[in-house]
Amino acid sequence: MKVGFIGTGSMGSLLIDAFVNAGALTPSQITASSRTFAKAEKLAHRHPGLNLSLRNSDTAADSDIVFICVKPLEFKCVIDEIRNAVSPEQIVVSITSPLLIERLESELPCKVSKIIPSITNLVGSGASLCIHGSRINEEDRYMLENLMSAISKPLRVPEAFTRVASDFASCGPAFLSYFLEQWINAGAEHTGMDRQQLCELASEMLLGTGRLLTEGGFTPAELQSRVAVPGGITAEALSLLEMSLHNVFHELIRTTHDKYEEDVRRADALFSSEQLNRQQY
Ligand SMILES: NC(=O)C1=CN([C@@H]2O[C@H](COP(=O)(O)OP(=O)(O)OC[C@H]3O[C@@H](n4cnc5c(N)ncnc54)[C@H](O)[C@@H]3O)[C@@H](O)[C@H]2O)C=CC1
Ligand SMILES: O=C(O)[C@@H]1CCC=N1
Repeated sequence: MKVGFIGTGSMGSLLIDAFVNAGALTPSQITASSRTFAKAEKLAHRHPGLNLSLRNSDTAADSDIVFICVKPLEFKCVIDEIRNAVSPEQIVVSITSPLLIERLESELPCKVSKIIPSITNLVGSGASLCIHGSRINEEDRYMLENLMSAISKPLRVPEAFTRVASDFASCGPAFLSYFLEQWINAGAEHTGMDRQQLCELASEMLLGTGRLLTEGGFTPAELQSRVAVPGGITAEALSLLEMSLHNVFHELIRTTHDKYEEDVRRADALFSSEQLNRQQY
């Protein structure tokens, strides 16, 4: 199996590192191209044998599966470059959510999936969200999800829930890290305890909490009631959080969804305006 990566920024290179480090792909199975060629060269240096190509169309033509790892508004350029290089048996995977399956299938003659990774996949952890297009068959699904299972837990989600699922799976590490950073800073400022030590404590706590939720059979509500002794310190602090943060989470979901809708509209408009021009002339 040959796998291509178009765009080797943060996520493109993370996926290549993760697949190679997990032994799921050898460097010689991979071809990469990027607008900034130096980024792809760095990857080839890290993984000797990795193939580089100057043109996205060559990356696409040489691969059974092509991961497109660019930002939503950069997608149209890439699609234009690879449209004539892919054939019906190949699979193009978008790692960004605002490009809709319907749009991708109407622009490309090949099979199409969206697979939204997470920074947690770098350490073989966290989910990857799989939304398969109508041309993907059972064998393709197995191949894609088997590949993703080397670095993550692949979960199928309906396209309509991509955003909220991605809020947790992909944006979540940033949200939780923000919460921890603020908390660590406050702890250090109030008490004088070393930030580094607090960060170590917080990280171990987060890992343990994740394991209790995934392996220990706890729900978030059960964990709270088990830790918060009635009349104790945790209960007092949980009341404060309840009062201060209650609405924040509704606002958070609204914010990510509003931005998503805007990105869907802007990415789609790039294709639609050209379609309109083609029809007019
Ligand atoms: N950062 C994250 O944790 C996650 C990001 N994503 C998605 O991944 C996508 C990429 O995000 P990042 O890697 O963080 O962005 P990034 O900006 O680090 O990487 C994008 C790369 O694409 C390259 N590029 C742009 N246009 C190109 C073209 N025409 N041909 C070849 N290469 C081109 C750029 O040079 C850049 O290196 C985004 O759409 C984002 O939604 C998805 C899940 C998680
Ligand atoms: O911030 C972003 O747009 C991407 C989508 C999921 C995680 N990062």
